[in-house]
Amino acid sequence: MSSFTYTTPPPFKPFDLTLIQLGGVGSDKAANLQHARDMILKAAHKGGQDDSRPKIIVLPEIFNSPYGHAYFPIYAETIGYIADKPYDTNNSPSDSVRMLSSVAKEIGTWIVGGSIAERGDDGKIYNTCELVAMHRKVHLFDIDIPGKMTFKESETLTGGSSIAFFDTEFARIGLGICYDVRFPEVAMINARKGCHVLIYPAAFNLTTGPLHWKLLQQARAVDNQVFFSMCSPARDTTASYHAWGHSMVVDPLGTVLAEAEHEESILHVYINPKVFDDARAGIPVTTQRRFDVYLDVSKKTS
Ligand SMILES: NC(=O)CC(=O)C(=O)O
Repeated sequence: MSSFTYTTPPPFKPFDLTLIQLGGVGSDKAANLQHARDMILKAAHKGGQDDSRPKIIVLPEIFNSPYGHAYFPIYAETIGYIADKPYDTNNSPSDSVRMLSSVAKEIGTWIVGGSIAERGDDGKIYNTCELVAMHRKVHLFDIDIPGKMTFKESETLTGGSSIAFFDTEFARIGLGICYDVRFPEVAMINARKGCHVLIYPAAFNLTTGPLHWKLLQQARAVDNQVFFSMCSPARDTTASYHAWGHSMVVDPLGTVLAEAEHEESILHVYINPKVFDDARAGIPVTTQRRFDVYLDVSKKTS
């Protein structure tokens, strides 16, 4: 038997979650980072409920470069994170991490730094969400829908092998990246570990976006009774990969609280823990699981 124990999550308090559906990403990485920084500052000063500051700002998947095999090896950065070791984001070798770290301090806000191509200590390239916690995309986007969408991330990227969450003063936040949403175990593991909100930087496309973008977020929100959110890049029809956009936040009952269109935009969403508590009290599936019949997937990971 596993000796796994869950740590106690922080109390869930109301907060403002902000998604930046970032546009204008081109080949100049320094310009991309400057634009992301400007948008973070804009988002921080616009305010959410009662004109308060956002508590968490989220960027999209691969926010510092175009999305595609031609770009991952060229734009990949070493982050300098080693599991279970203190992580000095100020002195990270990564330009993207240093930018995110300095702007987070400047505005006093948590940032889920979308994802970037990361060159690991092993020389492999990962699709990594970083700042206080680091999540390497576990499930690589390898699909083939003839004539519509063929992509094989595994040509240049390696899948991660752990699932991350982090604690703030107002909630426990679980991470995943894009294609990870299609694997219910990732969300379920974090939800079973006490996450209140699951955030996935993501970049669906014009084939899979209309099919599954909303459905999958509602499914993961309802089957785990958590808030669920995916943050996409804005659509750029001159790029080789056309992102779906439609960044979204769904509540634990499956209600879409906010949805962007496909152009660059900022969404401010009030996260109300009462909806979470009421959903779990009214439909108490979180206490009705039958681990005598099937396994608790959260006990399979450290
Ligand atoms: N881009 C992805 O990782 C995933 C995606 O587009 C999909 O699952 O559809």
